[in-house]
Amino acid sequence: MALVAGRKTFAAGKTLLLRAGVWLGAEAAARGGNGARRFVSQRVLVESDVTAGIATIKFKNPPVNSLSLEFLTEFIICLEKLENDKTYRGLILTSDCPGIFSAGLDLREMCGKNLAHYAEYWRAIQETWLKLYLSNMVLVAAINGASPAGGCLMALSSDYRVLADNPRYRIGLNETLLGIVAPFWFKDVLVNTIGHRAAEHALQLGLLFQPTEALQVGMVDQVVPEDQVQSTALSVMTEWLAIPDHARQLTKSMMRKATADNLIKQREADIQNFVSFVSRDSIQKSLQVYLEKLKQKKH
Ligand SMILES: CCCCC/C=C\C/C=C\C/C=C/C(=O)SCCNC(=O)CCNC(=O)[C@H](O)C(C)(C)COP(=O)(O)OP(=O)(O)OC[C@H]1O[C@@H](n2cnc3c(N)ncnc32)[C@H](O)[C@@H]1OP(=O)(O)O
Repeated sequence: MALVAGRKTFAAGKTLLLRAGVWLGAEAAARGGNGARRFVSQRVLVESDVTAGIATIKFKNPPVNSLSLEFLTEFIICLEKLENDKTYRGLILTSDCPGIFSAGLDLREMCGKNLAHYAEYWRAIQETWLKLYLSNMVLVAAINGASPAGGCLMALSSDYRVLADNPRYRIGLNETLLGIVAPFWFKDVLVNTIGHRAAEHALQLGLLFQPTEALQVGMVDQVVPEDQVQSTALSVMTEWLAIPDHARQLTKSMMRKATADNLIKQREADIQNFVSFVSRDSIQKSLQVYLEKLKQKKH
């Protein structure tokens, strides 16, 4: 299996170092006779059905699929590979960690680090979102676990969301509960999905919705028994793939471009905002207290 280390070029001419060993070459991955392929990387599993043109990305960053810089680096590379390979028209996002879709941003990347690290981290978060939100592929989120904050954003950036019917799997932008503020583009995506009034309510209170509430407010499109999440995602995907690509892609772009452009035109300012916000003593303290509470929950 090939081991590749290199540099990943991000927008605005910036680079993010691809840490040695994070990407184990897809080219060397198993290729079945039935059109199934499996890419192997450490934190992101990619399974694909070449005949159907559908790939599935499974987040595999235990214990909670937090969006660490290493995870994001691998994820962006996988997305790019799939996006550039015209075999794939549809992508299902799901989790390999039982009970957790994604715990959102990795709080350890936002605590006790230097300013350059915060900037690098935020650029990777922006890049991930832009790639997801503007993907030419049909994206279906098969949400098989809890999905707070950044995890919710990943789901909201898909074209369709199927959530497992388990009251423990709550989804929403809960940033205010951590004493932080959802960035404007998180807010924009939420407004686009559930409307202004519901988004204002949810954002101010940091609401995490149980499946039936999430369905009611329009945050997800379907709630199904846990063992039917993947099969439902697949049948939704088949429906969406029946639409001619060019027409669907242009329509998607027409609906999403303004929201994405809003970030693209002020990426650097957004990074500076994040860096100065997160490095404040008061914010560092809030994040540390929150992390400590998470740790103590077990004892
Ligand atoms: C005005 C200018 C504004 C500019 C913008 C500025 C700032 C905003 C920036 C960003 C927006 C932020 C977005 C985010 O995504 S913040 C992250 C929010 N996430 C959460 O609140 C989730 C927290 N986690 C949980 O609720 C639970 O862990 C869970 C996901 C429901 C799972 O519960 P479970 O009981 O299964 O696991 P544990 O709680 O025991 O956790 C296991 C282990 O993981 C650690 N952990 C959990 N979540 C995170 C995380 N997000 N980052 C890092 N680590 C996490 C937890 O501490 C445990 O660790 P341990 O060492 O004790 O094993």
